[in-house]
This record gives sequence, C-alpha cells and structure tokens, in this order.
Amino acid sequence: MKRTSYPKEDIKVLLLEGVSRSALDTFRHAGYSHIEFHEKALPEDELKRAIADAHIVGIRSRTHLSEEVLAEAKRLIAVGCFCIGTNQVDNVTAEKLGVPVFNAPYSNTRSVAELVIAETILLIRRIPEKNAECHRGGWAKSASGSFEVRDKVLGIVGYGHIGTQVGVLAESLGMRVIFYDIEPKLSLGNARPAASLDELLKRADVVTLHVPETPQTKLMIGNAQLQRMRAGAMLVNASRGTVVDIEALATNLRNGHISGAAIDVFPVEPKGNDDPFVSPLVGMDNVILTPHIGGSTLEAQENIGIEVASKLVRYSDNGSTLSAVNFPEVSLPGHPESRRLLHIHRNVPGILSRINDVFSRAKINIDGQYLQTSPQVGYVVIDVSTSEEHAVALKDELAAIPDTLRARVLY
Ligand SMILES: NC(=O)C1=CN([C@@H]2O[C@H](COP(=O)(O)OP(=O)(O)OC[C@H]3O[C@@H](n4cnc5c(N)ncnc54)[C@H](O)[C@@H]3O)[C@@H](O)[C@H]2O)C=CC1
Ligand SMILES: O=C(O)C(=O)COP(=O)(O)O
Repeated sequence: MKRTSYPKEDIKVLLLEGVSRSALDTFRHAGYSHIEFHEKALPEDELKRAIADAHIVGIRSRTHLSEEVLAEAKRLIAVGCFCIGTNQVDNVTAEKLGVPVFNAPYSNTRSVAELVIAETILLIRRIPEKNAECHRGGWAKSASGSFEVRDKVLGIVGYGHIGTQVGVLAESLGMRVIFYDIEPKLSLGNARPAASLDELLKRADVVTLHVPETPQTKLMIGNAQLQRMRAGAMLVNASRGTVVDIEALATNLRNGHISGAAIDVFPVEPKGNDDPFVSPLVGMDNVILTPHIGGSTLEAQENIGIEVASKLVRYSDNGSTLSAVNFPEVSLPGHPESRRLLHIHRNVPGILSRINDVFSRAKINIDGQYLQTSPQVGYVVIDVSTSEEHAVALKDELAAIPDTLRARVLY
C-alpha cells in the first residue's frame, strides 16, 4: 500500500454523532487504524480538545464547526458531513484554512421523502389526534375532517433532490403537486411551478419544506406566511429548524388556522438522546414530532458511511476533491510511478510562478499537473518522478512559499 505523507496509523480520524459502522469499516479497510469514535456530539470544550490533533473529522448535523472550533484544528486536512446539510460547518473559514468539506448529497434523499409522504397521509386523515385519543382510552370514530390525499394539492418549497422525490411519490398517490424554488427547475411528472411562495401557500392543502439553511431561508415561514396558507392547511418541515418561526406555528396551530403539522427539525435540538427536548409544540395532539430522523434509516446511514468515508479516504490517499462543497474540485488519476505533491494556497497573483520555480530549479520532469481555483483558494497537484527524500524536500520548499495554506506529499 502506498504511504501518505504520514504513516496512516498516525492520521487521526475523529468520528462523532454515531456515524454508521460502515464508515469505520471503510477507513480500516483503507489502512486507517487511529480512529476515535463518539456516539454523541461533543460539548464545545471537549470538541476543541478532540479536534486539536485530528487530521480528518466526521460529523452529522449536530456538531457545529465554527470559526472558533476550526481555529483549534491545527492538523485538520478534511471534514466529512455524514449527511446532506453542511450548514453546521463554517465552510468559508474551512476553505480559507485549506480544508475541503465533503457530504453525501443523495444518500438519505429517499428516506426523507418517504417520511414526508407518510406524514402527509397521516395528517390528512387526522391520525395524530385519533392516535392520541386512543392512547388516552378514548374512541373518536368519525370521518369528520379526514380526507384522502388523492386530488389534494401538495406545495413543495425547495424543489431540489428531496423536493422532487417527494413530488414524484405524491403524484403516484394522485396528489396535485406545485412547487416553489428560487432557481428555475425542470418539473417532474405533472408538477407545476407556483409563481411565488405566496401563491403556493395560498393554493396548497399541505405545504412541505425542503430548502437548505441559508440566510435567505431563515424564518422564511413566519406568522405572515402561515396566515397566507389556506384555513385548515397543514405544514411539514423536515428541512432545518431555522426555516420556521416555531412560536408563530404554535400560535397558528392553537388558533386552528393551521390544522396539523409534522415537524422533524427544530431551532434548538438536544445534543444527544439523553438530553431533554423542549418545544412549544410539545403536547399538541395534531402535531407529529420526530427527533430529526428524516434521514435516519439503516439503509441511508450505511450508504452515507461508505460514501463520505470513501471521499475522505480518496482525498487523503490521492488528493481528489471531487464533490467537495467548499473547495476547488479536482478528480485525480492514480500515481503509480510518481510522487504526488499537493499545494493549497491563497489565490493571490504570482503564486503559480513561484510554485513552478521550485520545480524548474530542481530540474526534474513533471509527470502531471492539475490546477483548480476558487476566488479564495488555489489547489495545485504535481506528480513528479523522484525519490521519497527529494519529494519531501520539494514539499518543504512548497510549504515555505508565502500564502501557502497546506502542502502535502503522497509517496
Ligand atoms: N430531516 C432530515 O433528517 C434531513 C434534512 N435535510 C435537509 O433538507 C435540505 C434539502 O435537501 P436536498 O433536497 O438534498 O437539497 P437540494 O440542494 O437538492 O435542494 C434544495 C432546493 O432548495 C432551493 N432553495 C434554496 N433556497 C431557497 C429559497 N430561499 N426559496 C426557495 N427555494 C430555495 C434550491 O434551489 C434547491 O433546489 C438539506 O439542505 C437539509 O437541510 C436533508 C436530509 C435529511
Ligand atoms: O442529512 C441531513 O442534512 C440531515 O439533516 C440528517 O442529519 P443527521 O445525520 O440525521 O444528523
């Protein structure tokens, strides 16, 4: 097995939030044995201690890698989000530090879509209230307020990977699908775009949210938007807790304007399963509450474990950054005959000629060179035929160039 710049057993992989065993297996299979595994997200002070000597960090949606936390991570080479959302990482700071962030953009899409469809049927049939009544020893047999989903209007806000899957499944049940997105989107099946968010809110019997957490989506569903929804309409949120004003939702559920909701994500979520859950929605019979489990199926978690761990291993072993969310993307071939030098730098004028100077002074042949840049960062990969010792010397020269963020050698 080819060596990376450090012996693989010296590369510390820190895995948090109980990522799937498939991730551990993937790292071990690739020769990474120094793995620290935690079932939960760590409190910030512990996180700072654990990340200080970590080279690779794997998290899910609970761990916040803020600028302050990343500042402690002096050896970090890459971050893996074992989920879809990457809003929990300060991706801009990570990029400025030369640290690519990877995720699994599709692995739990289907799991979220299935949950949303199930909840839509349950809400329209008033099952949450009837279920609660039975648990209290009551018997509320009645068709009043219960409907089929067939022919009802589902309004999808955010028509991306999950939103489109939800739309396809909903149409197979005979629902009429409308959607709103800030980008022009190809309609799947008979789905139709709504002219605006307001128009969607006015027309839909059930509104389901599938936008990422961004400054624009923060509180995008507040009291005004809830009031624009049809009287008796329902809301499903399995996107991010920051998207909905939860107090305004509680008020509109109490006054009956919104007749039911299914909420999987919350503005503040417990760090782990032992911590208490507090929400103004607790105790409402017409609300399905779930503990952020939209993507929590065994199939999804196992696939995510393999997908994200493989991306991290590939980057660590080979330098490829394909599908990094914050970083210039380079897909690299193997380098069986060459030593590979990786140089990550601030994207400032003149730096490429300084890099090339190192090689022209060394008078060696370059077998391959790859370059990608973003406005902030440049990523150059150079394959050279030379000895291990010489490759290390070249790496040291590259590291000494001003505005270098990271320099590594893969033997
Ligand atoms: N509850 C859970 O366990 C899970 C939650 N999620 C959440 O679902 C979100 C969506 O996931 P995907 O569909 O895979 O993402 P995606 O990126 O494929 O789709 C998001 C869509 O939202 C649109 N969008 C962005 N800002 C918008 C705005 N202001 N107004 C309207 N549309 C806007 C985008 O153009 C895009 O089409 C993730 O970012 C994540 O936060 C994802 C997986 C599991
Ligand atoms: O994939 C996502 O974005 C999710 O929200 C799922 O997060 P989780 O891995 O369950 O903490």
